[in-house]
Amino acid sequence: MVTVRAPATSANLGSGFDVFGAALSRPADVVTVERAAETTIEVTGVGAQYIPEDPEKNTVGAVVEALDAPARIHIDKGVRPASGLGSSAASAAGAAVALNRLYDRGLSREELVPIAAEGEAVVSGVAHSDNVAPSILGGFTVTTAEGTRSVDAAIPLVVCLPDVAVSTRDARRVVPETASMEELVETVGNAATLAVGMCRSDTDLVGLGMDDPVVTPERARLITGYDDVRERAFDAGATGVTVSGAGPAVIAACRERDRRDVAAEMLDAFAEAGIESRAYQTRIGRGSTVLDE
Ligand SMILES: Nc1ncnc2c1ncn2[C@@H]1O[C@H](COP(=O)(O)OP(=O)(O)O)[C@@H](O)[C@H]1O
Ligand SMILES: N[C@@H](CCOP(=O)(O)O)C(=O)O
Repeated sequence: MVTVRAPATSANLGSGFDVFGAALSRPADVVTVERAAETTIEVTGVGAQYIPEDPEKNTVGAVVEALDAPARIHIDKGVRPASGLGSSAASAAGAAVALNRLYDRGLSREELVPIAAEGEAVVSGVAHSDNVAPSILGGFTVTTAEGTRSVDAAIPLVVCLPDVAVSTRDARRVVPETASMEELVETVGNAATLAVGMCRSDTDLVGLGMDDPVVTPERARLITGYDDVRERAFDAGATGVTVSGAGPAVIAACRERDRRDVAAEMLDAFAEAGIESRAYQTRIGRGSTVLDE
């Protein structure tokens, strides 16, 4: 038996659509696997009632197939589904790390990234790796067709999750098909600024680089209260604010000393828009961790 804690993640970080990702120190899923002749999946925890246990429909089932590793699997969800916090990815990442260990497949963490991403194709139609990469490797990750690079970064974060669901599949439908040269230049500049900020653990640069003129404005329209939440977070000291993944969670980078105020303002702003929400005071954290074997 192997048990793995796989963290929530925030993909895109504004300027890095389908490329950037960051592991969050909390929340997390806990995935336990045991050898079995046939695969079964049991799901408990946050939002478990919305998650299919059929291996064909659960992200974990695709990982079992890819690793040829049938197992009895228990997923204890700490990451709410349809959150923008890589819920579907956390389970897939945890299963990939756990099954690799259980069956002694000997794959490196980098090699497990495309395998876990197969699970994302099951739910969103696209095997995007920007959530599974940080959930497996930890830190800030850059994923391209050539592979994944990661760096550790000490960046305090607030993630505010409103009590509404946005599926990644739906939120991908609003992504524009084209961008102008001006938008491209702005996006490259912001993405590069963010990457430099991560390498230096510089919260100001990371925040500055989170702006995105192409995808985020379209996604923000799907989140009631977004503009006020963003503005209030900045007023409380956030250095950057954007949609987390496909939403509805909103992520803010800030200094440690401002984190509590930023969280309080974001919660208040959602409440004023008539939406209950939950704020996680978190930071960029480690990847999947083996808890027990
Ligand atoms: N192990 C899993 N954990 C979470 N969601 C899952 C899992 N397997 C399948 N799903 C489905 O994936 C969808 C949520 O994924 P997605 O829309 O990408 O949201 P998120 O941003 O939270 O990952 C839901 O429809 C859920 O039922
Ligand atoms: N790059 C993807 C990321 C989706 O993240 P999720 O946490 O919302 O699943 C996208 O923006 O569609």
